[in-house]
Amino acid sequence: MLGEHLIIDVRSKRFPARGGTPARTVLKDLRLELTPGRFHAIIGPSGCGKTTLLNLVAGLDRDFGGGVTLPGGRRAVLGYVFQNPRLLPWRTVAENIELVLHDKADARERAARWLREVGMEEHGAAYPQRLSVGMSRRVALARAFAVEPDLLLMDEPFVSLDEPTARNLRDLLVRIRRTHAATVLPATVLFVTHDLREAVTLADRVLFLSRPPARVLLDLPIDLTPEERLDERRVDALRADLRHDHATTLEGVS
Ligand SMILES: Nc1ncnc2c1ncn2[C@@H]1O[C@H](COP(=O)(O)OP(=O)(O)OP(=O)(O)O)[C@@H](O)[C@H]1O
Repeated sequence: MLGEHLIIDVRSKRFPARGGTPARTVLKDLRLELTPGRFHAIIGPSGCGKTTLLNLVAGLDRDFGGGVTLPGGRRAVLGYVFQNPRLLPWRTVAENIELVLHDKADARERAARWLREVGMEEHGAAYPQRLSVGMSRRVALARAFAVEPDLLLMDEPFVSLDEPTARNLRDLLVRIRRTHAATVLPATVLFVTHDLREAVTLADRVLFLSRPPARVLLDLPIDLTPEERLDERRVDALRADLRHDHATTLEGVS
């Protein structure tokens, strides 16, 4: 883990007019300092600019006013889990992971280890089209962890799954964090969701964004143990408390 904070300072992110769509400012005066090694959830209404923000942090979009300071600067290793698992269909599951690893000497062993961690050890030789949607998301998680990122960006990785599958994956993520707290998961995580239950289950800090132009409305610590995060009733009780205490801020959030 690299010790410095990740600082996001977006003075303004504006998309120019295109076709019949007028220009619009999506993010404005959005400043965030992420705590090293902690799990941050970004939550906000649909279309408020969450994916746009991740793209700025990832360096995929540099056309904005302001700056992003990554922990460790250019040396920072980034992991990215997208809504779509983006597995190469002509490569096996194991090869999809090995491909992103720079140290080829231990790539095979590391891919196998992470497939085991996500319960996919028997599917390394399979091709992605043979996998269910939930299995593909497990592979995408294994691939992101296998690179041992300093900063892990996750953009609604469990969206549009049925609730039992989404729950299994959330629990898997909580368990991986617990098991690897001292090794791969001191990574700083920035996880986008529109689901408060998901945010409460996973995050140490939940940041609520406003409607566009988005800024941070609320920054709440979530102080739960891994065991409490795996307890659905405990999570639902905290979620209900937050909805009650911050009803106006949470309008438009599921
Ligand atoms: N390349 C682009 N050009 C113009 N407008 C864009 C572009 N990308 C995103 N937008 C607009 O910016 C706004 C924010 O989009 P973004 O995808 O970041 O929101 P979001 O919060 O991630 O949405 P959702 O919750 O639906 O996934 C939307 O109104 C979207 O239409």
